[in-house]
Amino acid sequence: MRPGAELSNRGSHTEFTDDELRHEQEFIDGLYARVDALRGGTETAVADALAQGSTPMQARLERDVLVAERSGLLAALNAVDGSLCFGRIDLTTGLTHHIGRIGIRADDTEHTPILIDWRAPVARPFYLATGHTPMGLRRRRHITTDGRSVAALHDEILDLGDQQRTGHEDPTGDAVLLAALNSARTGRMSDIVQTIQAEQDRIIRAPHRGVMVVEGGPGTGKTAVALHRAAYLLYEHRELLAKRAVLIVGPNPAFLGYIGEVLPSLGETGVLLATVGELYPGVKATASDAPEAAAVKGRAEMADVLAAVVRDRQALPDPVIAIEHDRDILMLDAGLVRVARDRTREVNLPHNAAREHFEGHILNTLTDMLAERIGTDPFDGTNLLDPSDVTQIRDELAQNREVWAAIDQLWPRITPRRLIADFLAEPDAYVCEADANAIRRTVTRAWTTADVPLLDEAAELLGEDDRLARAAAERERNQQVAYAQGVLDVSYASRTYEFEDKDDEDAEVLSAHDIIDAERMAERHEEDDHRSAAERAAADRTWAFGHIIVDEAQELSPMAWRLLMRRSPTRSMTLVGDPAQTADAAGVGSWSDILHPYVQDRWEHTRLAVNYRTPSEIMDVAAAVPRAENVDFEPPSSVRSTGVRPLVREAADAAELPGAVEKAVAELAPAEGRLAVIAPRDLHVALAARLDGVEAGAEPDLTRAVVLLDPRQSKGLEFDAVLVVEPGRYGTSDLYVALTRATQALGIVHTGVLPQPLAKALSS
Ligand SMILES: Nc1ncnc2c1ncn2[C@@H]1O[C@H](COP(=O)(O)OP(=O)(O)OP(=O)(O)O)[C@@H](O)[C@H]1O
Repeated sequence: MRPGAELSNRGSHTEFTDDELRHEQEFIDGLYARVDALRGGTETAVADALAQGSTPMQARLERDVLVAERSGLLAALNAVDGSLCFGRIDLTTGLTHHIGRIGIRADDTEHTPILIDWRAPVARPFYLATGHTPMGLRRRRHITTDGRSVAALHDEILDLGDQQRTGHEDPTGDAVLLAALNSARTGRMSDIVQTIQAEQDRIIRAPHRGVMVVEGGPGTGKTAVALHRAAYLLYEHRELLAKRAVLIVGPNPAFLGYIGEVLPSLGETGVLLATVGELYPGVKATASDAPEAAAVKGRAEMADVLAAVVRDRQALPDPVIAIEHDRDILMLDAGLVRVARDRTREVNLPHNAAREHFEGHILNTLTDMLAERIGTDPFDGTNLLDPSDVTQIRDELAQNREVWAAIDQLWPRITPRRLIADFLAEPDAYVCEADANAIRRTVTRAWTTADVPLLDEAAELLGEDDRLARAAAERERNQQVAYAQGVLDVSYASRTYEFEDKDDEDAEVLSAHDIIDAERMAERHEEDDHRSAAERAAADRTWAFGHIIVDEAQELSPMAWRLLMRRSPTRSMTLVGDPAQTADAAGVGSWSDILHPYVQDRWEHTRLAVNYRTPSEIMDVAAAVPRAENVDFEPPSSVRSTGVRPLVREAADAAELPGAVEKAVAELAPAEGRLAVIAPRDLHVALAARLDGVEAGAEPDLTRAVVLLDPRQSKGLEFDAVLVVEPGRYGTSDLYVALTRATQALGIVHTGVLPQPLAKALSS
C-alpha cells in the first residue's frame, strides 16, 4: 500500500489502526531518506578517492582502505534496499527499536542508531521473547513492506497486563511465518531474517570457536540457519573473518546457485561458496565417477595409499647407475642411494621440498667417491686433497648433466596431477583387484569431484620445491624495504620545524616515520592486493579459512574431510546435515566417525525438529520410506498442513509414462511458482520432449516454471509442487529426499507396483 492510500476518514478504531500504519510509513520514509543520503555520500567519497591519481604511499594506502570499506557499505546498502526494515520491538521501559537487515545511524552528533542490525544483541528479544519469557518486551511487531511502502503490520502482545491494542494483533503469532512458508517459490532461496525461530536463533548465534553439528530432517531450516550463521559470524567477528573469509561448502553447483542470493540479501559478500570439486585451485571437476569409484577414492585408507605411491617414486638404482665424469665412471649403487634416501626422509619434508636434501646427499656421496679415487696417496693411503680441492670437485659434479639425470630418476619432481593420473592409470599394486577395477582410468582427460581430495592429498605429500620462488620473493622484498626506507627518509627530511620545535610528546601531528618502520611499510605494500579475502582464498590451496560451513555434510567422504580440515586449522566449523538423506556411497556413517580423527569428542551436537517446508500430508507419506528400514525413525514434525493428499497416477507401461507425466504436470502445476519433475536420469530425454520449455541437463535452470531433475540433483532444493516419477527405481534415501522437496503439492507417476511402504502410506 502507498503511504496514505487508505488512510481516509473511517471509524475511530480504524483511524487508530491507520495511525499505526502512518507512523510506520513515516519512519520508513525517514529511514530511506537517510539511506539515500548515505549512499550519495558514499558514492561521492569513493569517486573522489579514486580520482586522486598518484599519491604518496601512505595516502594511497588510506585511499584504498577507504574505497574498500565504502564500496562494501555501498554494496550492502544496495543489496538490502528491498526490505530494509522488517520489525520493531517495544520495551516495557517505553523505548522502541526498529530491526533491519543492516544497522543505520542518524546523521546527528551522537550517531544515534535508528535501525538496529538483526544480529546486534539488542535485536535478540525480537527472535526469542515469548509471553512466558518476554525479555523486557511489551510488544513485537512484524513489518511487511512492499518496496519502500508498508504493506502490513502484525503485532504480538508479550506483556499480558498491557491493555493497549493497535488493531494489528496476530493472536497466534505465526501469520508472517506461515505467509512466508506458503509463498510461491522463485527457484532461489530467500533469507528468513524476519521469522527466524528461537531454536534456529540459538544455533545462528552460537560461539564461533569449535565444531558444531546441526542435524535435522528435511525442511527443518538447516541450510537457512547455516547461511544466517555465516552472516551473524561475519557481523560478530568482522575483523577476523574479513581477513580469513568464510567458506560454505555445498553438494553441487545447482544447489550453490539456489542459495547464492541469501547472503548478498543480508548485505554480506565476504563468503566463498564452493563444492568440494572446486576446492583445488586450477582444477574444475567436469567428469563424473561411478558410485563404486567415488566410494573407493573417498576412503580414509587412500591417504596411506598415496603416501606409499609417493614413497615408491623415491627409487633405488636397479642395480646401479653409471655416471661418466671427467673420464671417470662413478657407480651409484642401491646401498649408497638408500643411505641418501633414508637421510632425506628423516628431515620429514614433503617429497618435492625434500629434494634439495637428496641432491645434497647424492652430490656429497659422489664427491667423496671421486675425492677418494683421485686424492688417495698410493703409498700411505692418506688423502692429499685439501678442502678447497674437495669443494671444487663438488662444484664440477654439480655441473654434470648425468648427475642431474640420475637425481631426476631417483627423486623426480612430481606434480600432484601427474601423481594422481599415473596412480589411477595403474592402481593395481596399491589396492585390491576389485577396487583397482573400480578406479582404473587409463588416461585422465578430466577430473572428477572425488579426484579433488586425492589431488589435495597429493599436494600435501609432494609439497613444492620453492627455492626459485623463495629467492625471487626475497629479492622483491629487499627492493620493497629499500623503497619504503626511501619514502621514510623523504618524510623525515620534510618534517616541519614547527613539529621539530615541539618537544610535546603528545603532539597530534605524526609523520609516517613515527608510526611505521620500513619493514612494516613494506609489508603493507605487499598486502596491496585489491582482491577480497574470499577471492584470494579461492585461488590459494593452503588458505586457512576463519570459519567453514558444510551443508549436506553427511555426503562428504573421509578424504573430502581431510581436505576441509586442512582449510580449517582452527577447527572453527558448522556442519549441517541429515544422515537419513545420505545418498553418496562415499558418505560417512556417523558424526563421531567423521570428527573423531580431528577433534576427538570435542564437538557440539544440536538438532532441529520442526519441518517448515513439507506439509504433514506429504511428510506422512515420505516418512514411511525410511521407517520401513528403521522402525524407530523419527521424522521432523511439519509446521503446517494443507489438506491436500498426494496425487498418484499409474501409466500402463514405459511407453505411456511420458504422456502420464505430461498430464500429471498439468494437474499439479501451481498458478504461480515452480514445479519439479524428479525422475531417473535415463528417462530425462523422453520426458523433456513432452514437457514445454523443459531441458534435460546437468546444470538445470531452477528459475524455470518446470524443472527436470534426477533425485541427486534435487538434494537441498525445494519447489511448490513436485512430481516423483518411477519411485520404485530409487534407493531409500534418494526417494526420501525426492518426496520431501515440495512446499505445497506432491504427485507420483509410476508403472508397475509402487514400493510397498509407499503404497501402504498412500492408501492409509
Ligand atoms: N524461520 C523460518 N522462517 C521462514 N522460512 C523458514 C524458516 N526456517 C526454514 N524456513 C524455510 O523452510 C524451507 C526449508 O529450509 P532449508 O532448505 O533450510 O531446510 P533443510 O533443513 O536444509 O532441508 P533439506 O535437508 O531438505 O535440504 C526453506 O524454504 C526455508 O526458507
